[in-house]
Amino acid sequence: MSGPPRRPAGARGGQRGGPRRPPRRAPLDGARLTAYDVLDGVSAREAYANLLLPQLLRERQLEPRDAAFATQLAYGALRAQGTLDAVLARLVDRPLADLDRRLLDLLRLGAYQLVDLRVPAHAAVATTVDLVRAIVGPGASGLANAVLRKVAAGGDRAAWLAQLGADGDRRLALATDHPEWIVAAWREALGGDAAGEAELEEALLADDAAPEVHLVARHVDRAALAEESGGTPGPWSPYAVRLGGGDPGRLPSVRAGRAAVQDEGSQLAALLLTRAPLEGPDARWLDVCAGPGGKAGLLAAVRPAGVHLTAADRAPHRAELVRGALAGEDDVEVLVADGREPPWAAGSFDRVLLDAPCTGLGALRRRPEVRWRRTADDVAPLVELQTALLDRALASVRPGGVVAYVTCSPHAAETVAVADAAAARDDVEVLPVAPLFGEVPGVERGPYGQLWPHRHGTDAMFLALLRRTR
Ligand SMILES: C[S@@+](CC[C@H](N)C(=O)[O-])C[C@H]1O[C@@H](n2cnc3c(N)ncnc32)[C@H](O)[C@@H]1O
Repeated sequence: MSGPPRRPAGARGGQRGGPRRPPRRAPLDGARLTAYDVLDGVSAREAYANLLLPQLLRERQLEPRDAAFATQLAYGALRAQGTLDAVLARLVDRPLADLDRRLLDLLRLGAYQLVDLRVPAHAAVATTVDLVRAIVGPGASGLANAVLRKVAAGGDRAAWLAQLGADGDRRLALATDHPEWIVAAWREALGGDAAGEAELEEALLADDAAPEVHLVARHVDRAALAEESGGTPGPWSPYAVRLGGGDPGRLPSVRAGRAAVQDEGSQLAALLLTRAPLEGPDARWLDVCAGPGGKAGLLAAVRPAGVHLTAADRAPHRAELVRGALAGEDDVEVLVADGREPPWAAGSFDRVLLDAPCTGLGALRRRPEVRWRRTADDVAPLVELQTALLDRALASVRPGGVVAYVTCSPHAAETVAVADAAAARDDVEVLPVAPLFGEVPGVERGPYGQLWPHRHGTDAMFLALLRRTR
């Protein structure tokens, strides 16, 4: 995967001065090859594009312009996979699943340039066919050439959508690059009414925009962090700074651990726990699912003096990351523990954050491939896990204590339904979230809270607050 751009086999071979030296070929296009390697990592090894791409860009040291193009290509082609496959399926004479996986990824990459970027046909087709020849083999280049020429002849996205002739949710899914089950889930999460319907396309399209980088000022003054980073204070969290661009890893405050990269919605999720009204003692806090430690880091930084923070995660390597995030903090402990069978006694804590494992559908902006990797079948097993974790989290707080239940997803099954089921217990009451975030418009989702990329410029975090009454 690493190293300089490979060349087509024909460009490498040939003995010096030998009689059958093949013709010279131009080196492969570094940006396109890098984008392909990201698609290949995602489809062959379930890699995460947002981790693999920066690694490849670092290793290959592409010019900034090429790096930007590689990013646009990789993220765009991954996001648009559903639409691109619908186009390709029209033009390939066999099921796409029967194609060589590498060829399919390359066809997607070429089709994306034609349909969405309007790269001139000769450039998009020739560079893709070069890649097909080098990576899949010469035998596949004819098919790639023929198919991509037809993609180009079909016009841009609007023209292709018209030709695909979809309507209803299928049209919305193709136009916004989502699978239909997510379109339906967003509709439900937006209320399923006329107002929600009017907002639906905007909400879906917001998943396709590149997110800003958000910083959290943990142990540095926010104004100073904004000045250091050239960013602007975030509109909602008093600790947030939003950046237009640049590499936050280079900032002295980030390097020293005084600040970190954290979505502003995640900051609000951690702050929800701190803002919950509480009577009686307030000295023992727990973050049940803490890895890699983003919210635990903010909780540790903003807790009042005398509060002890316990942070747990089932996965040892995630707990290790939490240790890193909490380095230098006093009065914290990190445990490797399964929140369903915790080592701590019932009623040990005053406040508990349960940032539950979930589908992650609220962060589609950052993880373009997740919308195609996840399926509707993933939801039920997660709901079972979330329900068990919430049950134990409620047992872990003392009577009168509070549990903040949070997911990075707006899907109703893993948000409202899980919280409602817990709230139906006769020893649990729901505390309304919106009054605790009076400065954040449009956060109300019944008694719960919901952030959205299109409304708040954050990930789509769900926020619920439950109190144990006895
Ligand atoms: C959404 S992530 C938490 C993100 C974290 N709160 C942050 O802000 O950085 C969910 C975490 O739950 C952990 N997890 C999954 N099942 C668990 C369980 N049964 N008990 C404890 N942790 C669990 C996962 O390892 C993962 O690190």
